[in-house]
Amino acid sequence: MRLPESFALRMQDLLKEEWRELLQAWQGEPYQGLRVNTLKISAPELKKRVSFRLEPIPWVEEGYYYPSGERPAKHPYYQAGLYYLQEPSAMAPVACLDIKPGEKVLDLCAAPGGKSTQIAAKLQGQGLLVTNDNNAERVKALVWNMEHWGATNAVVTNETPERLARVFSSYFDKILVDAPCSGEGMFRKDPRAIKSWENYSVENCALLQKDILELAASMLSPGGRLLYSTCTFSPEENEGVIADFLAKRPDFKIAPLPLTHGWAQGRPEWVNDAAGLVKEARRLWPHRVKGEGHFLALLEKDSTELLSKPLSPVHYREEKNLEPLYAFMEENLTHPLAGPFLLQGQYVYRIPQGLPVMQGLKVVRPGWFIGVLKNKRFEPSQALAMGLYKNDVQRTLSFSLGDEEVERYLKGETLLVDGEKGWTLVCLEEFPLGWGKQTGEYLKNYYPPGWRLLE
Ligand SMILES: C[S@@+](CC[C@H](N)C(=O)[O-])C[C@H]1O[C@@H](n2cnc3c(N)ncnc32)[C@H](O)[C@@H]1O
Repeated sequence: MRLPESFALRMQDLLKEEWRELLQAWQGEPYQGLRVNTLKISAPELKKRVSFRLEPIPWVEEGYYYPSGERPAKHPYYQAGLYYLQEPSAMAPVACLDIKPGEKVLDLCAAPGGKSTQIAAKLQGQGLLVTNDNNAERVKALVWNMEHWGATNAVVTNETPERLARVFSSYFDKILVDAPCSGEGMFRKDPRAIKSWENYSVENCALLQKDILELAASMLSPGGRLLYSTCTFSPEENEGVIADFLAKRPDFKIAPLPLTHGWAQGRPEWVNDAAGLVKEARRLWPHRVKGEGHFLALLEKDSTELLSKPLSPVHYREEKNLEPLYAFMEENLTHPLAGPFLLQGQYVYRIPQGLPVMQGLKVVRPGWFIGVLKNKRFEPSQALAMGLYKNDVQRTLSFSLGDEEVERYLKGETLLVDGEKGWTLVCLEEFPLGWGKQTGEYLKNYYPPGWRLLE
């Protein structure tokens, strides 16, 4: 690994004798992590079912290391959305935010969605997740990951923090700011990070981070908690941003985070934080933990601030046009989904309970995308299949791990199986993969082209 010279000199100066340890740690292979989708399966149950070795990541109950020779993205359980592949230290921020089912959570810089999938699992389908990224291209991956994960209460937006803050004043119980950063923690894992570090200055990143954090803070409800994280080491983007924020916002305090698992304290002396407040932040160093490194700071807003006027929820009208959806649910589900439903053009969504009006915002998914109205018929979406459980659907077709039909289905092939006519949920064991339509003699494949395995 050829480090940028100015980075190496700077870190050597800051870390002193520890710099050697960091260089030494970087000689090894990057650690690979997998986080279990607890919307679908418990972590111990998944561990039992896979053939490769999983070793617990100490700071995330549902996170494991897997050996570098394994390819879990090629396993059909991955297609079934049973886990997300994520760098182990990147699992720490959400673990520190202590999210409870029913809370209103914002993930402000969310694409491609690793941490949002973790938040969705913590919410267990209750409450609201607004997951946002300002980059329209990256939002596509965010949408895919949320749908693949089976999130049913997520709203995906493609907005700037300024515009979001105009709508969501003092609204969220928890906010994650996983800030865009100079990415020094990615140097080993992704050599392109070195190139992009040379193009983005640490100072510019810090200015952007300060703006984003300030706007995020205005969206937090009184008593709410905000987790600021980066995957970089520079003091300016970490302790510097937090010290600057705390100096400007006496209504916030920094909350302590665990000092276990090899996590280290923040370094006030690197940013002239005389009060030493940023000590309560945490640094995950590659020479202290099995991970690429992260910075974490947990901020808590005073509970004395007056709540701003509550946002009015989206008004739900029973839509006549939705009759095909009701007919579909009657014919194919074991119990109808509870609304509210929203029809936008042909697209039908189930919106999270109490969702506020998001006037003027670029909303890419106003909720769970459940299907399309076509010629007065309802066609279920892939996202519906991924968010349902096998016992929610009347006709199902289950394959075992190793059945060749699994791969054929995932490649988009028609399956020669007979069965009762109608929409059928195709599953791997008890986990939905997608839809098929049974004709009586064969199953027409509705696995979406963009999701299919290539030859
Ligand atoms: C570190 S990445 C987020 C990774 C993500 N949290 C995950 O776990 O998959 C930072 C993201 O911030 C986005 N971003 C950059 N500037 C932003 C801004 N002003 N507002 C919101 N998002 C921004 C980038 O597009 C990028 O996707």
